[in-house]
Amino acid sequence: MVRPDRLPRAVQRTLGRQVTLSQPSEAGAATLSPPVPRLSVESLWMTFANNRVLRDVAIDVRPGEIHGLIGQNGSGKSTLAKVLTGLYTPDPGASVAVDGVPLQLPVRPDESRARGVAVVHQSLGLVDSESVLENMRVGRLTGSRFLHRIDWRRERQAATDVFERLGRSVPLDAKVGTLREEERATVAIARALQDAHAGTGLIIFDESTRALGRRSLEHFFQILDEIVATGTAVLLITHRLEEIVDAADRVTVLRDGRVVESGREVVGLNEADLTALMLGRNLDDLDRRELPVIAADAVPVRVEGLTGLGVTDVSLEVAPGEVLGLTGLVGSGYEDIPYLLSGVTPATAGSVTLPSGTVALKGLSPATAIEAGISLVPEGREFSGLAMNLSAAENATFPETSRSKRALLPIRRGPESDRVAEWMNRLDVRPRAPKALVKTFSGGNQQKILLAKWLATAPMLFILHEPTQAVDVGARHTLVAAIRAAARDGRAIIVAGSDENELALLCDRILVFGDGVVRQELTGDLSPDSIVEAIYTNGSRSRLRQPKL
Ligand SMILES: Nc1ncnc2c1ncn2[C@@H]1O[C@H](COP(=O)(O)OP(=O)(O)OP(=O)(O)O)[C@@H](O)[C@H]1O
Repeated sequence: MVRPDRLPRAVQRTLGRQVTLSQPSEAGAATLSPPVPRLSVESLWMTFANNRVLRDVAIDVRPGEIHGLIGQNGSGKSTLAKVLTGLYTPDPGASVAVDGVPLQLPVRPDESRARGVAVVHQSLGLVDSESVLENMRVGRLTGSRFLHRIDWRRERQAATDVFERLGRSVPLDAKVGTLREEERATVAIARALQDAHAGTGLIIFDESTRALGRRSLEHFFQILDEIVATGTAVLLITHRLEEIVDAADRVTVLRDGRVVESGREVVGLNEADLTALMLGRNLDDLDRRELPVIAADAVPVRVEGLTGLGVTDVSLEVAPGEVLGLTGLVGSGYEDIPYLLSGVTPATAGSVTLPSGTVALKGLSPATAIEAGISLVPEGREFSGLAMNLSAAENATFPETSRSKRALLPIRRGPESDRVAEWMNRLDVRPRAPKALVKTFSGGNQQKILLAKWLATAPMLFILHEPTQAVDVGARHTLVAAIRAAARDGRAIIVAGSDENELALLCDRILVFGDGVVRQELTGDLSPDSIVEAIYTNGSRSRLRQPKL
């Protein structure tokens, strides 16, 4: 029998409504039977062809809690979310119940939604060619009773209300494909919020926070707090372990498809503890960022007078061997620079000078940029970085085989696949299956393939946008080491990012943007706190969720 004051804070919050009080005991204290879980999964196995991905998984998520689900890339987290929403059919014998009511398996998406299960999948599940409003309201449109027409005024209001609750404004008529990654994430999160049933069911967030900047993240957790206060539960899948430590009540850990830690109370755990639970070992400290190795006679890559969407007259230098960070608030311009420098977004003025010569940025095409030695690893791998229906090998060698001069030569498959195998090894891509289609790899492993694809081009100027988004803590080590090794090999590297932890690990120097221009240069001690402070001018990182007792 559990005493009420010993219950986790999430259950305490929902006492009275969720917990059945039985007859007073002799001591006069109320006794409790545990609340019916919002979600209860048992004996869940999942096999793709011969690949067993989930093994006897069980999880229960209690009313009013934020339940973290963590595990290395490929450990099965997204697969579990997809089984729960009917995208995948589990092996026979599993049971899934929401609020005590068993769901038929495979789960029918409409039934799961009717039972109050809302989800934001890792790929966000948005239709790029449709507007924000259509994406928000698809499948939820209501007709006017008399005219049998969709009442768009009401639909707009419903969508606006949810964005207001999120503290964000996203243009309702914009095509989703034109939005930045943070706005796309906001649309997907808003859509799930409008589906949630206050006081019942649960919302699953699968890596939904990966594109959110710090302020949006803090706001996101305030909203989660409001949601769980009603008794609705949240299953939070994330690689940002800070989110688990700060905000989750309990955590379940998957390793190679098995639950190795089930519903562990988070109080008292730190990020190192969670890392050890995930990996089954402690992670060696990432070597303190060594000083950049810049040859005395190294000629820096020089960008001059760059002007275009989001930035005005920006000049900067980055030396071979150096990693330069670019950051700022969303919309400050730093996130436009990768695309302007690589010809993806047209610049109106400016030039970049590389050892091979000066290239005008106005009219630069992506092919000319690659030819000149400029490579870009874009954000949002599903949309701009990888061809999901090609194999890992085809993706990884595409930039090489598509270079105009080489395109005239026959493609030599032997050396090509050796090089791919080598890169997959170096970046620890799992499974080591060059011929498998990219869409069958887990999110973090797709990120590694994307990096391998561009590292293989040995660029002079290597530009990365949010390179470690959605990778696990171990993979982040691998990617950071690979990027720093590319710098040691003499590449000039620019990393545009909003994650202060990533920037602190990777960069030798950081430029902070505001209103399309460089506002501040950070050198020396690049701690995450100093970076956040510079971005928000005297801002600081507050806890994502205040502990409640
Ligand atoms: N459609 C599919 N066909 C074949 N294998 C798949 C498919 N979807 C996932 N897998 C495999 O299932 C395993 C688990 O993948 P899953 O996406 O669930 O991992 P994850 O824990 O969410 O990883 P990440 O943190 O990288 O997103 C991986 O080995 C992946 O390659």
